[in-house]
Amino acid sequence: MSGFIATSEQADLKTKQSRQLLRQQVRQQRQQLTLAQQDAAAISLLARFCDHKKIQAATSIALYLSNDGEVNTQQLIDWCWQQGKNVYLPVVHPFSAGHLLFLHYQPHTPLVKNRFGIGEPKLDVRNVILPTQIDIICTPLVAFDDTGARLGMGGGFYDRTLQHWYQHFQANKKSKPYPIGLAHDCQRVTAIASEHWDIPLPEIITPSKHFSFKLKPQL
Ligand SMILES: Nc1nc2c(c(=O)[nH]1)N(C=O)[C@@H](CNc1ccc(C(=O)N[C@@H](CCC(=O)O)C(=O)O)cc1)CN2
Ligand SMILES: Nc1ncnc2c1ncn2[C@@H]1O[C@H](COP(=O)(O)OP(=O)(O)OP(=O)(O)O)[C@@H](O)[C@H]1O
Repeated sequence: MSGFIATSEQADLKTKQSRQLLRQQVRQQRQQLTLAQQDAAAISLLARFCDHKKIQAATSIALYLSNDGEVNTQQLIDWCWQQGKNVYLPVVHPFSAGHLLFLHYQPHTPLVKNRFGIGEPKLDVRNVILPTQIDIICTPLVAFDDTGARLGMGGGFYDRTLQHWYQHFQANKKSKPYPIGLAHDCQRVTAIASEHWDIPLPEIITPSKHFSFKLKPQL
């Protein structure tokens, strides 16, 4: 019995370590992209984003303000505003650890930096929306693989946000918000050691490709 516990604990530790190493490596790669590479990536991503049928049909879309070498989302936000769509940004919850709030983001919305140094709308309860009222949530990510597995910054924020969607999806029911990952091509890896709480993504857009994944039901 104790042997089994030791083995499973070792496996858990191995998974944790391999995720942490992958996180470090991919973050470093995207941070090292040149300004010219970043600009080209943002332009190509915009073209794919505007061309996406679900995004065209959406009236409310959550994006995020880019950080840490992530592909720049500002042009996507500007395009959504031009199209008359409602844009929402994540705000780190002030007291519910690991949770996000989503706030309406307009050109005049005051921004502040959160504890990670990422810009977010100043908390104002009048601007809060429930995730289930958002058509599409574009998620940041650190790494993804060819099964749609997503590795984030390590806070579990989006895994918690997308739990509701995934439960409905697994029961063959459509629900909101529909997640679409955004990433640089260099963030694609061979495989991610998944944890049981990880929510896979049905689609990921990179500057050079639109990935659609066949997610396996896990129930
Ligand atoms: N642009 C953007 N916004 C986002 C996310 C994201 O991945 N990208 N998030 C996605 O979830 C949430 C924030 N999650 C984050 C989690 C960890 C770190 C981070 O830098 N961690 C440091 C440790 C810092 C600390 O603990 O104080 C590190 O790993 O070096 C940043 C953001 C919400 N907003
Ligand atoms: N649905 C959940 N319920 C409770 N805890 C969760 C849930 N999802 C993730 N966690 C916890 O959050 C922590 C971080 O998870 P993980 O390393 O997978 O984050 P991530 O996917 O990299 O980050 P993010 O989703 O914020 O980009 C883990 O310790 C995990 O226990």
